[in-house]
Formats: sequence, structure tokens, C-alpha cells
Amino acid sequence: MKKLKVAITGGIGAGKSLVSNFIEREGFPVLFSDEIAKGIMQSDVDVIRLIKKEFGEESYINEKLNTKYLAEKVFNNEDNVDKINAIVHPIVVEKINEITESLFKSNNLVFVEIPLLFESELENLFDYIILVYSNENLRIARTSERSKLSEGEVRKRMMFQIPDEEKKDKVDFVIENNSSKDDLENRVKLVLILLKELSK
Ligand SMILES: CC(C)(COP(=O)(O)OP(=O)(O)OC[C@H]1O[C@@H](n2cnc3c(N)ncnc32)[C@H](O)[C@@H]1O)[C@@H](O)C(=O)NCCC(=O)NCCS
Ligand SMILES: Nc1ncnc2c1ncn2[C@@H]1O[C@H](COP(=O)(O)OP(=O)(O)OP(=O)(O)O)[C@@H](O)[C@H]1O
Repeated sequence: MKKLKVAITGGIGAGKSLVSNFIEREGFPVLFSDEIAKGIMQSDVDVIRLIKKEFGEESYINEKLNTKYLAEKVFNNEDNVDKINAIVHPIVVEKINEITESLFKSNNLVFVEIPLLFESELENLFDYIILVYSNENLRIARTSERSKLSEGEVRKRMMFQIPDEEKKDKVDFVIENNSSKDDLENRVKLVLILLKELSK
């Protein structure tokens, strides 16, 4: 039995969460790095202190992370993106490693949804990488439709992400998501058959 760590990556709005949720429903553990990052930013006293020092006390309102303010501050300035990444990413990696090791006690396959895998140069942490790939116009339409972020906000974040076309050459599986959710699920099923075989 081989223990395999598999990354699920892709640009903003590509469909990573749909893929991850499907994989979870099939019975496999999935870690979500955006959520792990938020947890750390909400509870780690050193991280909170550094964020307030770099970006101001307004970064938290009544002890709660002020995501709107911080996103505005961070995604308008490359230095700020570098600064927040340097504060948060090393601790996220530590946490992912810790949780993965404990999940490997009772699982052979552990998945990690990690949007900024290549941007943070973390590809060597993983045995296999899945890229969820959708055309840029679809990603913007789908993300704006979800109404969490405006088109402008999505485009700003894209500026700090490596284009998915470049990532295609560096991954083991490309799951296209330019058609229906059913098509997406069927493609994920095929990849899971392969990964289960590889972990035997
Ligand atoms: C600025 C913050 C508070 C905004 O929070 P918000 O709830 O609006 O977004 P969320 O964290 O859910 O991220 C949504 C998407 O935005 C993009 N994004 C987030 N952080 C970054 C970044 N540093 N660089 C490029 N894109 C990013 C990713 O595609 C991500 O999936 C938050 O994104 C953040 O703290 N980012 C820096 C830490 C980080 O890199 N977290 C992501 C995973 S480790
Ligand atoms: N094939 C599809 N057909 C219809 N809607 C889709 C499809 N793929 C994704 N969506 C929708 O697009 C939005 C973005 O998808 P999802 O949240 O899975 O992407 P993500 O890569 O996790 O995004 P983010 O980077 O913002 O976390 C969601 O509202 C989702 O339901």
C-alpha cells in the first residue's frame, strides 16, 4: 500500500471546490488550504500580531478577520501580496503536513485543495497534481455569479496567479471544466480509478 498526497489546484473559479466536494462524497479526505489559512489568521496570536502590524488594526473587527479590508489592501499591491504570503503560507504548509500525516494512519489517499500550489512553489510536497482547468471568461462569469466577488476583484486576484495554461505542462492530470457539472464528475471518477490503482 502506498500513501499518496494529491494536490487539487487551478485558478480562481476553476471548479476546484466542486471537484473536492465530489472526491469527499466518494469517501476520500480533502484538506482545504484556503480554510486552513483562514483558521490560522483567526487564531494564531503571532500571525494576528504580524498582520495588524503590516496592514493595520482594521484588519480585524471585534477579533474577527476583516477579509474585505484585507483583500482591498493586499490585492492592490504586489509587495503586500508577498508580505501576506510570507506570514501565512509557511504555517499553512506546517498544518497541512501535520494533518496529512495523521490522516495517513487510516487512509492511503489524501487530497489537498491548494489554489496557490505553483505560486508558493509547493509542488514537491505532492505525489500527484490535478489541475482543474476552465477558460478565463467562464471562471470570471462563474465567480461573479456566485456574487462573492465582482469581476474587477476576480481580475485583480488573477494578476497574482500564474496563468493556468502555464500550469498545464507541470501537472499529472488536467480535468477540463468547460462544460457541465456532470461531465466534470465523470472526469473526476476516471482520475479516482487511476489514483486508487496507484495507491495499491
Ligand atoms: C485577503 C484575504 C483575507 C481575502 O479573503 P477572501 O475570503 O475574500 O478570499 P479567500 O481566502 O477565500 O480566497 C479566495 C481565492 O482568492 C485567491 N487568493 C487568495 N489569496 C491569494 C494570494 N495571496 N495570491 C493570489 N490569489 C489569492 C485564490 O484563488 C483563492 O482561492 C485572503 O484571501 C488571504 O488572507 N489571502 C492571503 C493568504 C493566502 O494566500 N490564502 C490562500 C491559501 S494559503
Ligand atoms: N461545470 C460547471 N457548470 C456550472 N457551474 C459551475 C461549473 N463548474 C463550476 N461552477 C460554479 O462556478 C463557481 C466556481 O466553482 P468552484 O467554487 O468549484 O471553483 P473554485 O475553483 O473552488 O473557486 P475559488 O477559487 O473561488 O475557490 C461555483 O458557483 C460553481 O458551482
